[in-house]
Amino acid sequence: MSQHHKHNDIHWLTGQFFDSSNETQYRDSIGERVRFESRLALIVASAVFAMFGISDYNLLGFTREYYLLLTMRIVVVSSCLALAFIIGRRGGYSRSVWLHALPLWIFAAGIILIVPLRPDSFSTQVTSTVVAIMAFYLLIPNLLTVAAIASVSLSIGFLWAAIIYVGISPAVTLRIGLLLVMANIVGYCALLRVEFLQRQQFTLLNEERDQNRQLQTEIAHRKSLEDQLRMVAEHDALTGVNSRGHFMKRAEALLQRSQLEKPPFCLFMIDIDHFKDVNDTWGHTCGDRVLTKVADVCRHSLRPTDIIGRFGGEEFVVALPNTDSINAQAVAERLKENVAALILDGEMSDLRLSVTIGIAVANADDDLDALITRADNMLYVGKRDGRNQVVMLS
Ligand SMILES: Nc1nc2c(ncn2[C@@H]2O[C@H](COP(=O)(O)OP(=O)(O)OP(=O)(O)O)[C@@H](O)[C@H]2O)c(=O)[nH]1
Repeated sequence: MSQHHKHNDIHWLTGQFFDSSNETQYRDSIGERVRFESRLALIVASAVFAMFGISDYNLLGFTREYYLLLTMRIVVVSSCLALAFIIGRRGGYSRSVWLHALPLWIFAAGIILIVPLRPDSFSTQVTSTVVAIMAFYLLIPNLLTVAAIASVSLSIGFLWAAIIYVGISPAVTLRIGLLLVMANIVGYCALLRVEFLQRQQFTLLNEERDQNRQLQTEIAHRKSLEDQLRMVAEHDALTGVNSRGHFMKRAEALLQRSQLEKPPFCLFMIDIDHFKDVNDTWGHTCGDRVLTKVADVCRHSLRPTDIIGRFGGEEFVVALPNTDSINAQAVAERLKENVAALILDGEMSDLRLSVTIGIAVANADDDLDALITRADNMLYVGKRDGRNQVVMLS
Protein backbone atom coordinates (compact mmCIF):
# COMPACT_ATOMS: atom_id res chain seq x y z
CA MET A 1 0.00 0.00 0.00
CA SER A 2 2.74 2.47 0.96
CA GLN A 3 4.75 1.31 -2.09
CA HIS A 4 1.73 2.11 -4.22
CA HIS A 5 1.41 5.59 -2.70
CA LYS A 6 5.08 6.36 -3.23
CA HIS A 7 4.77 5.42 -6.88
CA ASN A 8 1.85 7.78 -7.50
CA ASP A 9 2.75 10.58 -5.06
CA ILE A 10 3.06 14.06 -6.53
CA HIS A 11 5.59 16.60 -5.24
CA TRP A 12 3.76 19.53 -3.60
CA LEU A 13 6.24 22.09 -4.96
CA THR A 14 7.11 20.90 -8.47
CA GLY A 15 3.80 19.22 -9.32
CA GLN A 16 5.73 16.20 -10.67
CA PHE A 17 5.64 12.55 -9.66
CA PHE A 18 8.22 11.56 -7.03
CA ASP A 19 8.85 8.39 -9.01
CA SER A 20 10.96 9.34 -12.03
CA SER A 21 9.85 6.38 -14.16
CA ASN A 22 6.22 7.29 -13.49
CA GLU A 23 6.97 10.91 -14.39
CA THR A 24 8.61 9.83 -17.67
CA GLN A 25 5.66 7.60 -18.42
CA TYR A 26 3.27 10.49 -17.80
CA ARG A 27 5.29 12.88 -19.98
CA ASP A 28 5.40 10.26 -22.75
CA SER A 29 1.63 9.87 -22.53
CA ILE A 30 1.06 13.61 -23.14
CA GLY A 31 3.91 13.92 -25.67
CA GLU A 32 1.67 14.23 -28.69
CA ARG A 33 -0.55 16.91 -27.10
CA VAL A 34 2.44 18.88 -25.77
CA ARG A 35 4.02 18.81 -29.21
CA PHE A 36 0.90 20.29 -30.82
CA GLU A 37 0.14 22.85 -28.09
CA SER A 38 3.77 24.06 -27.82
CA ARG A 39 3.95 24.60 -31.54
CA LEU A 40 0.67 26.52 -31.59
CA ALA A 41 1.55 28.62 -28.52
CA LEU A 42 4.99 29.53 -29.90
CA ILE A 43 3.58 30.53 -33.29
CA VAL A 44 0.89 32.74 -31.69
CA ALA A 45 3.35 34.26 -29.17
CA SER A 46 5.87 34.95 -31.94
CA ALA A 47 3.17 36.63 -34.04
CA VAL A 48 2.13 38.85 -31.12
CA PHE A 49 5.76 39.68 -30.32
CA ALA A 50 6.39 40.59 -33.98
CA MET A 51 3.25 42.77 -34.16
CA PHE A 52 4.63 45.04 -31.46
CA GLY A 53 7.12 46.11 -34.14
CA ILE A 54 4.33 48.39 -35.44
CA SER A 55 4.09 50.23 -32.13
CA ASP A 56 7.94 50.45 -32.11
CA TYR A 57 7.75 52.31 -35.43
CA ASN A 58 4.94 54.60 -34.23
CA LEU A 59 6.99 55.50 -31.18
CA LEU A 60 10.51 55.68 -32.60
CA GLY A 61 10.23 56.14 -36.39
CA PHE A 62 13.20 54.98 -38.47
CA THR A 63 15.75 55.61 -35.75
CA ARG A 64 18.77 53.56 -34.58
CA GLU A 65 16.71 52.28 -31.63
CA TYR A 66 13.96 51.16 -34.00
CA TYR A 67 16.40 49.14 -36.13
CA LEU A 68 17.94 47.61 -33.04
CA LEU A 69 14.47 46.67 -31.75
CA LEU A 70 13.49 45.31 -35.16
CA THR A 71 16.64 43.16 -35.30
CA MET A 72 15.96 41.88 -31.78
CA ARG A 73 12.34 41.06 -32.66
CA ILE A 74 13.42 39.25 -35.84
CA VAL A 75 15.99 37.20 -33.88
CA VAL A 76 13.43 36.32 -31.14
CA VAL A 77 10.64 35.46 -33.58
CA SER A 78 12.78 33.45 -36.00
CA SER A 79 14.49 31.45 -33.25
CA CYS A 80 11.14 30.72 -31.56
CA LEU A 81 9.61 29.66 -34.88
CA ALA A 82 12.66 27.43 -35.52
CA LEU A 83 12.19 25.90 -32.05
CA ALA A 84 8.46 25.43 -32.74
CA PHE A 85 9.46 23.51 -35.87
CA ILE A 86 12.02 21.38 -34.00
CA ILE A 87 9.54 20.67 -31.15
CA GLY A 88 7.01 19.59 -33.77
CA ARG A 89 9.54 17.03 -35.01
CA ARG A 90 11.09 15.91 -31.72
CA GLY A 91 8.01 15.63 -29.56
CA GLY A 92 7.12 16.25 -25.92
CA TYR A 93 9.27 17.22 -22.98
CA SER A 94 9.87 13.73 -21.62
CA ARG A 95 13.47 13.71 -22.91
CA SER A 96 14.35 17.20 -24.17
CA VAL A 97 13.06 19.61 -21.53
CA TRP A 98 15.66 22.21 -22.55
CA LEU A 99 14.09 22.39 -26.01
CA HIS A 100 10.85 23.56 -24.43
CA ALA A 101 12.60 25.83 -21.91
CA LEU A 102 14.64 27.66 -24.54
CA PRO A 103 11.76 29.71 -26.10
CA LEU A 104 10.83 31.05 -22.65
CA TRP A 105 14.38 32.31 -22.13
CA ILE A 106 14.45 33.86 -25.58
CA PHE A 107 11.14 35.66 -24.98
CA ALA A 108 12.32 36.76 -21.52
CA ALA A 109 15.56 38.17 -22.96
CA GLY A 110 13.58 39.96 -25.72
CA ILE A 111 11.16 41.53 -23.23
CA ILE A 112 14.01 42.70 -20.97
CA LEU A 113 15.91 44.16 -23.96
CA ILE A 114 12.91 46.33 -24.90
CA VAL A 115 13.30 48.30 -21.65
CA PRO A 116 16.54 50.19 -22.55
CA LEU A 117 15.45 50.60 -26.19
CA ARG A 118 11.93 51.96 -25.47
CA PRO A 119 12.06 53.57 -22.03
CA ASP A 120 9.14 55.92 -23.01
CA SER A 121 6.60 53.11 -23.18
CA PHE A 122 7.60 51.61 -19.82
CA SER A 123 4.03 51.46 -18.41
CA THR A 124 2.90 49.33 -21.42
CA GLN A 125 5.93 47.09 -20.88
CA VAL A 126 4.89 46.40 -17.29
CA THR A 127 1.52 45.15 -18.54
CA SER A 128 3.20 43.11 -21.30
CA THR A 129 5.56 41.54 -18.77
CA VAL A 130 2.67 40.51 -16.50
CA VAL A 131 0.86 39.01 -19.50
CA ALA A 132 4.09 37.26 -20.56
CA ILE A 133 4.49 35.78 -17.04
CA MET A 134 0.92 34.42 -17.12
CA ALA A 135 1.57 33.03 -20.61
CA PHE A 136 4.78 31.32 -19.42
CA TYR A 137 2.79 29.57 -16.69
CA LEU A 138 -0.46 28.88 -18.44
CA LEU A 139 -0.38 29.25 -22.20
CA ILE A 140 3.00 27.88 -23.30
CA PRO A 141 2.97 24.19 -22.25
CA ASN A 142 5.95 23.51 -20.04
CA LEU A 143 6.96 21.98 -16.73
CA LEU A 144 6.10 24.02 -13.66
CA THR A 145 9.76 24.22 -12.62
CA VAL A 146 10.86 25.49 -16.03
CA ALA A 147 8.00 28.01 -16.24
CA ALA A 148 8.71 29.24 -12.69
CA ILE A 149 12.45 29.71 -13.22
CA ALA A 150 11.92 31.53 -16.54
CA SER A 151 9.14 33.75 -15.10
CA VAL A 152 11.08 34.69 -11.96
CA SER A 153 14.17 35.42 -14.06
CA LEU A 154 12.07 37.59 -16.40
CA SER A 155 10.63 39.47 -13.39
CA ILE A 156 14.06 40.11 -11.83
CA GLY A 157 15.66 41.02 -15.18
CA PHE A 158 12.80 43.36 -16.07
CA LEU A 159 12.93 45.10 -12.69
CA TRP A 160 16.70 45.40 -12.91
CA ALA A 161 16.51 46.91 -16.43
CA ALA A 162 13.79 49.29 -15.25
CA ILE A 163 15.95 50.54 -12.36
CA ILE A 164 19.06 50.92 -14.53
CA TYR A 165 17.61 52.26 -17.79
CA VAL A 166 14.29 53.89 -16.83
CA GLY A 167 15.45 55.08 -13.43
CA ILE A 168 12.25 54.23 -11.58
CA SER A 169 11.99 55.38 -7.96
CA PRO A 170 12.17 52.92 -5.04
CA ALA A 171 8.41 53.31 -4.45
CA VAL A 172 7.63 52.44 -8.10
CA THR A 173 10.15 49.60 -7.98
CA LEU A 174 8.30 48.21 -4.95
CA ARG A 175 4.91 48.56 -6.66
CA ILE A 176 6.05 46.89 -9.87
CA GLY A 177 7.96 44.27 -7.86
CA LEU A 178 4.82 43.37 -5.90
CA LEU A 179 2.81 43.22 -9.10
CA LEU A 180 5.33 40.81 -10.65
CA VAL A 181 5.42 38.72 -7.44
CA MET A 182 1.62 38.51 -7.52
CA ALA A 183 1.63 37.48 -11.19
CA ASN A 184 4.18 34.78 -10.39
CA ILE A 185 2.23 33.48 -7.40
CA VAL A 186 -1.08 33.36 -9.30
CA GLY A 187 0.55 31.71 -12.33
CA TYR A 188 2.49 29.26 -10.17
CA CYS A 189 -0.58 28.20 -8.13
CA ALA A 190 -2.75 27.83 -11.23
CA LEU A 191 -0.17 25.68 -13.04
CA LEU A 192 0.55 23.65 -9.89
CA ARG A 193 -3.16 22.86 -9.68
CA VAL A 194 -3.30 21.87 -13.36
CA GLU A 195 -0.17 19.67 -12.99
CA PHE A 196 -1.71 17.95 -9.93
CA LEU A 197 -5.06 17.33 -11.61
CA GLN A 198 -3.52 15.99 -14.83
CA ARG A 199 -1.23 13.60 -12.95
CA GLN A 200 -4.08 12.42 -10.72
CA GLN A 201 -6.13 11.76 -13.83
CA PHE A 202 -3.20 9.85 -15.33
CA THR A 203 -2.93 7.73 -12.13
CA LEU A 204 -6.65 6.94 -12.16
CA LEU A 205 -6.50 5.98 -15.81
CA ASN A 206 -3.54 3.68 -15.15
CA GLU A 207 -5.30 2.07 -12.20
CA GLU A 208 -8.36 1.49 -14.33
CA ARG A 209 -6.19 -0.05 -17.07
CA ASP A 210 -4.48 -2.32 -14.51
CA GLN A 211 -7.82 -3.43 -13.13
CA ASN A 212 -9.09 -4.15 -16.64
CA ARG A 213 -5.96 -6.16 -17.39
CA GLN A 214 -6.39 -8.15 -14.16
CA LEU A 215 -10.02 -8.72 -15.01
CA GLN A 216 -9.10 -9.98 -18.48
CA THR A 217 -6.54 -12.39 -16.97
CA GLU A 218 -9.09 -13.56 -14.41
CA ILE A 219 -11.72 -14.10 -17.14
CA ALA A 220 -9.23 -16.07 -19.26
CA HIS A 221 -8.24 -18.15 -16.22
CA ARG A 222 -11.86 -18.89 -15.32
CA LYS A 223 -12.67 -19.75 -18.90
CA SER A 224 -9.80 -22.20 -19.07
CA LEU A 225 -10.92 -23.71 -15.72
CA GLU A 226 -14.46 -23.97 -17.05
CA ASP A 227 -13.16 -25.70 -20.21
CA GLN A 228 -11.13 -28.11 -18.11
CA LEU A 229 -14.11 -28.85 -15.85
CA ARG A 230 -16.36 -29.40 -18.85
CA MET A 231 -13.72 -31.68 -20.38
CA VAL A 232 -13.55 -33.72 -17.17
CA ALA A 233 -17.36 -33.90 -16.87
CA GLU A 234 -17.95 -34.80 -20.49
CA HIS A 235 -15.20 -37.35 -21.06
CA ASP A 236 -14.18 -40.61 -19.51
CA ALA A 237 -10.82 -40.04 -17.84
CA LEU A 238 -9.37 -43.42 -18.84
CA THR A 239 -10.43 -43.88 -22.47
CA GLY A 240 -11.24 -40.30 -23.54
CA VAL A 241 -14.62 -41.29 -25.03
CA ASN A 242 -17.82 -39.57 -23.87
CA SER A 243 -18.81 -40.05 -20.24
CA ARG A 244 -22.11 -41.82 -19.69
CA GLY A 245 -24.02 -38.61 -18.85
CA HIS A 246 -22.65 -36.69 -21.81
CA PHE A 247 -23.29 -39.60 -24.15
CA MET A 248 -26.94 -39.73 -23.00
CA LYS A 249 -27.37 -36.01 -23.68
CA ARG A 250 -25.87 -36.12 -27.16
CA ALA A 251 -27.52 -39.41 -28.16
CA GLU A 252 -30.92 -38.15 -26.93
CA ALA A 253 -30.62 -35.10 -29.21
CA LEU A 254 -29.59 -37.25 -32.19
CA LEU A 255 -32.44 -39.70 -31.59
CA GLN A 256 -35.01 -36.90 -31.40
CA ARG A 257 -33.75 -35.38 -34.64
CA SER A 258 -33.81 -38.73 -36.41
CA GLN A 259 -37.38 -39.31 -35.22
CA LEU A 260 -38.40 -35.91 -36.57
CA GLU A 261 -36.60 -36.19 -39.89
CA LYS A 262 -37.12 -39.97 -40.23
CA PRO A 263 -33.60 -41.21 -41.04
CA PRO A 264 -32.78 -44.60 -39.46
CA PHE A 265 -30.99 -44.72 -36.10
CA CYS A 266 -29.19 -47.65 -34.39
CA LEU A 267 -27.49 -48.23 -31.08
CA PHE A 268 -24.72 -50.70 -30.06
CA MET A 269 -23.93 -52.07 -26.65
CA ILE A 270 -20.36 -53.43 -26.79
CA ASP A 271 -18.89 -55.60 -24.05
CA ILE A 272 -15.36 -57.03 -23.91
CA ASP A 273 -15.50 -60.80 -23.41
CA HIS A 274 -13.91 -62.34 -20.34
CA PHE A 275 -12.44 -59.06 -19.32
CA LYS A 276 -12.32 -60.16 -15.70
CA ASP A 277 -9.68 -62.74 -16.75
CA VAL A 278 -7.48 -59.92 -18.12
CA ASN A 279 -7.59 -58.16 -14.78
CA ASP A 280 -7.06 -61.37 -12.87
CA THR A 281 -4.10 -62.50 -15.02
CA TRP A 282 -2.21 -59.22 -15.71
CA GLY A 283 -3.63 -56.86 -13.13
CA HIS A 284 -5.82 -53.77 -13.29
CA THR A 285 -3.22 -51.55 -14.97
CA CYS A 286 -3.05 -53.95 -17.93
CA GLY A 287 -6.86 -54.14 -17.85
CA ASP A 288 -6.97 -50.35 -18.17
CA ARG A 289 -4.62 -50.50 -21.15
CA VAL A 290 -6.91 -53.02 -22.83
CA LEU A 291 -9.92 -50.76 -22.26
CA THR A 292 -8.06 -47.82 -23.82
CA LYS A 293 -7.03 -49.91 -26.85
CA VAL A 294 -10.58 -51.20 -27.41
CA ALA A 295 -11.93 -47.62 -27.16
CA ASP A 296 -9.36 -46.60 -29.81
CA VAL A 297 -10.46 -49.44 -32.08
CA CYS A 298 -14.09 -48.38 -31.66
CA ARG A 299 -13.21 -44.77 -32.52
CA HIS A 300 -11.32 -45.80 -35.66
CA SER A 301 -13.98 -48.28 -36.79
CA LEU A 302 -16.83 -45.73 -36.69
CA ARG A 303 -17.72 -42.56 -38.58
CA PRO A 304 -16.99 -39.17 -37.01
CA THR A 305 -20.72 -38.57 -36.72
CA ASP A 306 -21.22 -41.66 -34.52
CA ILE A 307 -21.02 -41.11 -30.78
CA ILE A 308 -19.17 -43.47 -28.44
CA GLY A 309 -19.65 -43.52 -24.68
CA ARG A 310 -18.29 -45.61 -21.85
CA PHE A 311 -21.29 -47.06 -20.14
CA GLY A 312 -19.42 -48.48 -17.17
CA GLY A 313 -16.76 -51.12 -16.56
CA GLU A 314 -15.81 -52.81 -19.81
CA GLU A 315 -19.00 -51.83 -21.61
CA PHE A 316 -19.24 -49.25 -24.40
CA VAL A 317 -22.28 -47.77 -26.09
CA VAL A 318 -22.44 -46.30 -29.59
CA ALA A 319 -25.16 -44.18 -31.21
CA LEU A 320 -25.24 -44.39 -35.02
CA PRO A 321 -27.39 -41.72 -36.66
CA ASN A 322 -28.41 -42.18 -40.32
CA THR A 323 -27.66 -45.91 -40.12
CA ASP A 324 -30.15 -48.65 -41.01
CA SER A 325 -30.06 -52.20 -39.62
CA ILE A 326 -28.07 -53.66 -42.55
CA ASN A 327 -25.35 -51.04 -42.29
CA ALA A 328 -25.34 -51.27 -38.48
CA GLN A 329 -24.77 -55.03 -38.71
CA ALA A 330 -21.88 -54.47 -41.15
CA VAL A 331 -20.29 -51.81 -38.94
CA ALA A 332 -20.59 -54.01 -35.85
CA GLU A 333 -19.01 -56.99 -37.64
CA ARG A 334 -16.14 -54.82 -38.82
CA LEU A 335 -15.64 -53.46 -35.30
CA LYS A 336 -15.67 -56.97 -33.84
CA GLU A 337 -13.03 -58.07 -36.39
CA ASN A 338 -10.87 -55.05 -35.67
CA VAL A 339 -10.90 -55.88 -31.96
CA ALA A 340 -10.04 -59.51 -32.74
CA ALA A 341 -7.11 -58.31 -34.87
CA LEU A 342 -5.80 -56.13 -32.05
CA ILE A 343 -2.31 -57.13 -30.94
CA LEU A 344 -1.14 -55.76 -27.63
CA ASP A 345 2.52 -55.25 -26.86
CA GLY A 346 4.66 -56.55 -24.00
CA GLU A 347 3.42 -59.25 -21.70
CA MET A 348 -0.09 -59.26 -23.24
CA SER A 349 1.15 -59.95 -26.79
CA ASP A 350 -0.46 -63.39 -26.80
CA LEU A 351 -3.84 -62.07 -25.64
CA ARG A 352 -6.59 -62.22 -28.26
CA LEU A 353 -9.56 -60.07 -27.40
CA SER A 354 -13.14 -60.40 -28.52
CA VAL A 355 -16.27 -58.37 -28.05
CA THR A 356 -19.97 -59.14 -28.07
CA ILE A 357 -22.21 -56.48 -29.60
CA GLY A 358 -25.96 -56.06 -29.15
CA ILE A 359 -27.74 -53.88 -31.72
CA ALA A 360 -31.08 -52.10 -31.37
CA VAL A 361 -32.79 -50.28 -34.27
CA ALA A 362 -34.86 -47.25 -33.24
CA ASN A 363 -38.63 -47.22 -33.80
CA ALA A 364 -40.63 -44.03 -34.27
CA ASP A 365 -41.75 -43.87 -30.62
CA ASP A 366 -38.61 -45.23 -28.88
CA ASP A 367 -36.93 -43.24 -26.19
CA LEU A 368 -33.21 -43.66 -25.54
CA ASP A 369 -33.66 -45.79 -22.41
CA ALA A 370 -35.88 -48.23 -24.30
CA LEU A 371 -33.32 -48.46 -27.08
CA ILE A 372 -30.50 -49.09 -24.61
CA THR A 373 -32.52 -51.79 -22.85
CA ARG A 374 -33.17 -53.54 -26.18
CA ALA A 375 -29.47 -53.37 -27.19
CA ASP A 376 -28.53 -54.63 -23.71
CA ASN A 377 -30.93 -57.55 -24.11
CA MET A 378 -29.31 -58.44 -27.45
CA LEU A 379 -25.90 -58.21 -25.79
CA TYR A 380 -27.09 -60.59 -23.10
CA VAL A 381 -28.29 -63.02 -25.79
CA GLY A 382 -24.87 -62.83 -27.47
CA LYS A 383 -23.07 -63.48 -24.18
CA ARG A 384 -25.36 -66.38 -23.44
CA ASP A 385 -24.83 -67.88 -26.89
CA GLY A 386 -21.05 -68.01 -26.59
CA ARG A 387 -19.81 -64.36 -26.93
CA ASN A 388 -17.67 -62.95 -29.80
CA GLN A 389 -20.68 -62.19 -31.95
CA VAL A 390 -23.04 -59.47 -33.16
CA VAL A 391 -26.71 -59.91 -32.23
CA MET A 392 -29.64 -57.98 -33.58
CA LEU A 393 -33.33 -58.68 -33.20
CA SER A 394 -34.43 -60.26 -36.47
N1 LIG B 1 -9.01 -52.63 -15.34
C1 LIG B 1 -10.27 -52.24 -15.19
N2 LIG B 1 -11.22 -53.13 -14.93
C2 LIG B 1 -12.48 -52.77 -14.82
C3 LIG B 1 -12.85 -51.42 -14.94
N3 LIG B 1 -14.21 -51.30 -14.76
C4 LIG B 1 -14.64 -52.59 -14.53
N4 LIG B 1 -13.61 -53.47 -14.55
C5 LIG B 1 -13.60 -54.86 -14.38
O1 LIG B 1 -14.24 -55.50 -15.49
C6 LIG B 1 -14.61 -56.77 -15.06
C7 LIG B 1 -15.97 -57.10 -15.63
O2 LIG B 1 -16.21 -58.46 -15.33
P1 LIG B 1 -17.52 -59.24 -15.71
O3 LIG B 1 -18.69 -58.26 -15.57
O4 LIG B 1 -17.57 -60.46 -14.95
O5 LIG B 1 -17.36 -59.51 -17.23
P2 LIG B 1 -16.34 -60.34 -18.07
O6 LIG B 1 -15.26 -60.92 -17.24
O7 LIG B 1 -15.91 -59.48 -19.20
O8 LIG B 1 -17.24 -61.50 -18.60
P3 LIG B 1 -18.30 -61.39 -19.75
O9 LIG B 1 -18.70 -59.97 -19.89
O10 LIG B 1 -19.42 -62.24 -19.32
O11 LIG B 1 -17.59 -61.85 -20.96
C8 LIG B 1 -14.57 -56.76 -13.53
O12 LIG B 1 -13.47 -57.52 -13.11
C9 LIG B 1 -14.36 -55.31 -13.17
O13 LIG B 1 -13.60 -55.18 -11.99
C10 LIG B 1 -11.83 -50.46 -15.19
O14 LIG B 1 -12.05 -49.27 -15.32
N5 LIG B 1 -10.56 -50.93 -15.33
